[in-house]
Amino acid sequence: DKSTGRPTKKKVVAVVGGGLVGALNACFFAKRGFNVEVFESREDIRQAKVVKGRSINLALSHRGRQALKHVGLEEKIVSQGIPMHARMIHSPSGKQSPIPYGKKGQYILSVDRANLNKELLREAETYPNTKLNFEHKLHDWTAETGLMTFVRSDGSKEQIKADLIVGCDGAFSAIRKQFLRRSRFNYSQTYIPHGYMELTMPPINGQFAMKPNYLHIWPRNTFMMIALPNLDKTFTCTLFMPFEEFEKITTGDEVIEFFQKYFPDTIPLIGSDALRRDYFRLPAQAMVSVKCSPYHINDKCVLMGDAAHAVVPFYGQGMNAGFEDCIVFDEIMEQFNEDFSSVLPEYTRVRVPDDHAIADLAMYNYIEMRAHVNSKWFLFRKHVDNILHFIMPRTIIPLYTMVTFTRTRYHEAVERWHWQDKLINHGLMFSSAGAVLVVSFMLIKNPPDVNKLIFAAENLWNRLMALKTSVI
Ligand SMILES: Cc1cc2nc3c(=O)[nH]c(=O)nc-3n(C[C@H](O)[C@H](O)[C@H](O)COP(=O)(O)OP(=O)(O)OC[C@H]3O[C@@H](n4cnc5c(N)ncnc54)[C@H](O)[C@@H]3O)c2cc1C
Ligand SMILES: COc1ccc2c(c1)CN(c1nc(C(=O)N(C)c3cc(Cl)c(F)cc3C(=O)O)c(Cl)s1)C2
Repeated sequence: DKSTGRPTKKKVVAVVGGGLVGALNACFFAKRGFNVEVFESREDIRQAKVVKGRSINLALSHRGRQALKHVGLEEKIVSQGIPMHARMIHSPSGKQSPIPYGKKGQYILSVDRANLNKELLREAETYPNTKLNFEHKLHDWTAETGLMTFVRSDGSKEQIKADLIVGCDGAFSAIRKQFLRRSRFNYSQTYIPHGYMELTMPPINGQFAMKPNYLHIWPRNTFMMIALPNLDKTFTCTLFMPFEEFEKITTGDEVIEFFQKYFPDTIPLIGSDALRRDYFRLPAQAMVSVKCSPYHINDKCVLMGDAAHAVVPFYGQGMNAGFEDCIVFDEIMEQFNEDFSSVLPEYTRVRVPDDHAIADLAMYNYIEMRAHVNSKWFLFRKHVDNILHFIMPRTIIPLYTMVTFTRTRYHEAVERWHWQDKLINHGLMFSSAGAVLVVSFMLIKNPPDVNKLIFAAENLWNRLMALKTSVI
């Protein structure tokens, strides 16, 4: 410091939550030389016995990869992931139709959640200025002093003070509880009526049961199933369905009957005995969407990841958005020379609009998919996206491309999408008006069989209307 000329003792940053975002954040702060203390309520998952076949996987895309790249983990995580170059749409008749995500290099990765968490914790621990404290559950804390009380697995309490508290304790954050008591803190949460259940699709004769480098989707309006590949050649299938539908299925026969009706091609692949058993292993899980602001309190505390913005998974962006939180915060730390009193308000100002935008997008896509996305519609929409993008690559960029393959700010991607939507609608109007003029001119010239023409015009009109509402 100025007076003694000695280097100031680096500040203590407490990261509450050692999940995906907390563990990554520990690396970002440790890299800057802070003394980092991570407090995680669960036991050290690196020592926990691996529960076979219970691997939940996630789609890692550009935003998340950029964050991992910043801490030197991108190659390692990518090498342990499985590339998915396209979606594979399964129709009720079992027909499979691939739709590429984009050009050659544009793919997303299926990564195992537990393995990713372990790699991030291991990396955090390589920094000498980082300490991981497991089985420490945050019980209470005060913003004024930055004093936190943790309860340990033996019931004892431990009080810790930190210069900065980073709340990465997930959708049901204990850190956020203190925010809720303060005036001018905005908060909303929405549980959607759908739940999700994970089922495992085993390998057949040691090989993947389906093509591995695809995100498999069975879009059935109200119901949907998706499947992501795992390194052990299994697929983790996630069934999305309203809770009331889950509750209607109470016997093994009813499970088979349901799958026979909606996902017949998966019965021989998952196995009917496994279906009968695994369907009742765990109840369907709930999905909540949380939005709040501001993300900070003074220069003392900041929320990141699901603690700040839990999103429904219908864009595969929750973790990617949380990882991007870490990059954005770090960029602002650089910009304001690590002065927390400037960094924290700026982080709220910059990041809230984007995290709210992805929360809204994911919810919008959920409602879209539930309302009218079956396999035909999904195929049609994505093909329209890709055709328009092919015709006007710099003008029409599909929304999912901006979200998944660029770091375009989420709120700017939404604005651009609305602009494109208007452009296409106007384009459609003009082209259909033009078509009507040409056709009527031809009619006057040589009137053909009117009935045939009316049928053709009606068909054209219906397709145009579908096109109009299609580019999402
Ligand atoms: C079905 C489903 C599918 C998904 N698919 C994708 C996908 O494909 N791609 C994607 O990017 N995202 C996906 N997500 C979202 C992703 O799982 C989350 O966004 C991500 O896990 C958020 O990470 P986090 O570290 O913020 O929170 P969490 O992963 O929830 O970690 C929070 C951590 O804090 C700990 N903790 C909680 N309370 C306390 C406390 N009081 N004291 C101490 N520690 C505490 C918890 O034990 C946990 O380790 C999906 C989510 C679901 C539900
Ligand atoms: C582990 O559990 C889960 C649960 C849901 C998801 C993921 C993993 C991964 N997800 C991805 N979604 C997109 C996307 O942008 N959109 C619009 C899509 C949205 C839905 Cl719902 C869908 F089924 C396909 C696409 C698609 O385009 O392929 C990606 Cl790109 S990856 C959703």
